[in-house]
Amino acid sequence: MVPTVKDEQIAAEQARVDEAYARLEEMRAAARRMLEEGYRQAQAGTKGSLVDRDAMVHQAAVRSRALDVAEEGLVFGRLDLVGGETLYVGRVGVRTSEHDSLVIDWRAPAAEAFYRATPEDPRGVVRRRVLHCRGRKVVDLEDDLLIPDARPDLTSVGDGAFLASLARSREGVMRDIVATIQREQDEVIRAAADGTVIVQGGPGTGKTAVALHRVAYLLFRHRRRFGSRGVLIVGPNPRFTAYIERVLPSLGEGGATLRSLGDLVPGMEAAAHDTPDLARLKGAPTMTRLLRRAVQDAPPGSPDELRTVYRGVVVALDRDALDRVRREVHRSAHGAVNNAYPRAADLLLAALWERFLEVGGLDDAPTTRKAFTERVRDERRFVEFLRAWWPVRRPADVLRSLADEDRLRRAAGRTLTDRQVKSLAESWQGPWSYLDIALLDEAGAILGPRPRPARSARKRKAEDPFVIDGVNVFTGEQVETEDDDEPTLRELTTYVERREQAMRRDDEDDEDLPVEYAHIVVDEAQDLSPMQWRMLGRRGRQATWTIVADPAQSAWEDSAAAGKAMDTALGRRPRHAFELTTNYRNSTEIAEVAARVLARAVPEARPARAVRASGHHPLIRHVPALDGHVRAEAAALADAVEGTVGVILPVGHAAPPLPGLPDRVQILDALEAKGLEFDAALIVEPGEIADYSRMGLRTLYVAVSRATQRLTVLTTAPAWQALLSGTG
Ligand SMILES: Nc1ncnc2c1ncn2[C@@H]1O[C@H](COP(=O)(O)OP(=O)(O)OP(=O)(O)O)[C@@H](O)[C@H]1O
Repeated sequence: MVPTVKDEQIAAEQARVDEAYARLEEMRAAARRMLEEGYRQAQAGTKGSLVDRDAMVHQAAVRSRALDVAEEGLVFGRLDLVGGETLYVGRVGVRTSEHDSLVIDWRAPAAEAFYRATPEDPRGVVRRRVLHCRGRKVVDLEDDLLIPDARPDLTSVGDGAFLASLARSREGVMRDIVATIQREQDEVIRAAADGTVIVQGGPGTGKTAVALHRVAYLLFRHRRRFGSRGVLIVGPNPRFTAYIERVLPSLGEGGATLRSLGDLVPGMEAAAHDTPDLARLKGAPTMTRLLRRAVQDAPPGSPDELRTVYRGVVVALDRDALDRVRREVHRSAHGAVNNAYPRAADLLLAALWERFLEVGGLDDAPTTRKAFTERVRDERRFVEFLRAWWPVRRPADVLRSLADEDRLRRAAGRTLTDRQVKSLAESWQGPWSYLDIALLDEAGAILGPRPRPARSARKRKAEDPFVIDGVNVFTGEQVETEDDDEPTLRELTTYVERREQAMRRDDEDDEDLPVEYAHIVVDEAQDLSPMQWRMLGRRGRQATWTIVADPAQSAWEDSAAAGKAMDTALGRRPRHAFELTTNYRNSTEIAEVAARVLARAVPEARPARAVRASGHHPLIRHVPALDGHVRAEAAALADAVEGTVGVILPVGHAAPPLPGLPDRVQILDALEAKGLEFDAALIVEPGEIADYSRMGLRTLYVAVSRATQRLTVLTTAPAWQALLSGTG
């Protein structure tokens, strides 16, 4: 067969790609040698060079990791410029041994034109070429001529591979999009790092993908500021975080912290969803006051009389007197309740002294306040009273205490009806819900850190990561270490390892205080309650933010309260708003059905523009009863697509048995489907999804916009069939 122009072009690109891989191998070998050398020096244990060596090992480790991920799709783009220059764009920067550039990192300034150039604004780019590789082999090319006549020597090949890449089947985890980032998306990814970026857009416009690529960009361009635990990414639930967890590592960035709203607070995990009524209550900003009052109430089991005998005189404080003291301690204890026991002791002693004077103690035997205080303070009876009356409390103790209706009523004042008190109290007897996590965090902020014995200065010094074998490698100072510390210190050979160890120790120490981040990404932000915004705000007091939201998919109805809480969390930094307008997920046929739901849910909203027709029309079926239809339709979809199938049920709907279907068929409810994507989706009973809450229509909009290729809807209500198929 005679080679086509495209074959020739592919062969030419292959030569260049081979060269890049060969060089990548050399760079990897060098990084490996550096790591080995660092470890060798560690074994030799020459103290003077420890810091150099540590820096070397750290750099080599980071480099090595970045080079490893570049194995897949190392080079994916080429730019031919007006002046005759050629640039290759890839996952990492690759230079020749003479330091000439072979491939530039996609995040480098010079790569921007790859994503931004258009025929209207070509930025000196004559031809943009996307290289499709399988492993190390170039299999296809796709060209865009931006200035058609500028370079007659350049040929142009390709036939819409970009759209083809959108139609490929999904394996259940999100992938990176470095090779095909679009201009409007690139503007978000490379937006200034100084302030807050707010990205809006319909389902499938790449909001999540863009936010993750922005993190990779920020880490690349501002590593000192955002590196080492500086970035937090928050998604709605663990299913979602599992879905996106591979994207950043595949971009060579493993350093960001990924959490869901259900597991953001260490030691707590959400295991339940609240009903819409409960969610409305638990998410509202009034919960802040309620929790403050709950903390200020006497803890369960707290004694209501303090009695002591001094010089034969009985001195006692009754319930009212004790409550007055408690209120007084709380007046200054906000945010440090758990550490306010010394103040509680002082005020109790002062109240006892006054009582002593009142009951005529002075007439009996002259005494001074100082002597009185010193005696009573050290009495076992007093110490035990204090421990029970002002105990150290954990956030969970506070919330569990509100499972008692009387306590809850006292804390709520007039803000809750009797029915609301009953249902809240009942819910706090059970497992924690997603919204409870934010309440636990709020309670934690009111309680403040728990008191802990101060570590000795000697021990602190020994835990310094720069202390090794009892010597501070910076100052040369000898530091005595305690025996039991030595083995761990000896085992740690690099700065990185010792730093990590020290950080773990800090984490354990400060588990009552939220970790703060330099940048926070909030995905599906339209669903956050005010209390959840407060929880995030505590983690980003100095942070810049990337907020990703689609109001039309919101499950949180009080958007005004949420907006206010968001404003407080984000602070006064400058904001940059972006809108993404192209739907890369849904086929045009599926997007049409989604648009019908959107027209109902949010009549004023405009749907994003879908770009890919599949030729497959959604199947909207009315059946008299669901019976075996769910299994049959799920099986048909599994036959029709290679990848994932989502069976999306109304919340609380019993999961039908789906015997004999492959693992790639997953069952989930409409709220869990948020942010996810499937090759095919089967929506069961759209009417029930829509009726679930006041925001039910928006949840249905989420459900019908999950599929890339095929959509089937099963309903027992003829009206819903008519509505979704556009005949009603
Ligand atoms: N430029 C692109 N090139 C290739 N694929 C893309 C591009 N942009 C987005 N996609 C793909 O489109 C799909 C939808 O992206 P993503 O999940 O980020 O959208 P979203 O706006 O967050 O959607 P939702 O609002 O439903 O959560 C993903 O599979 C993503 O990889």
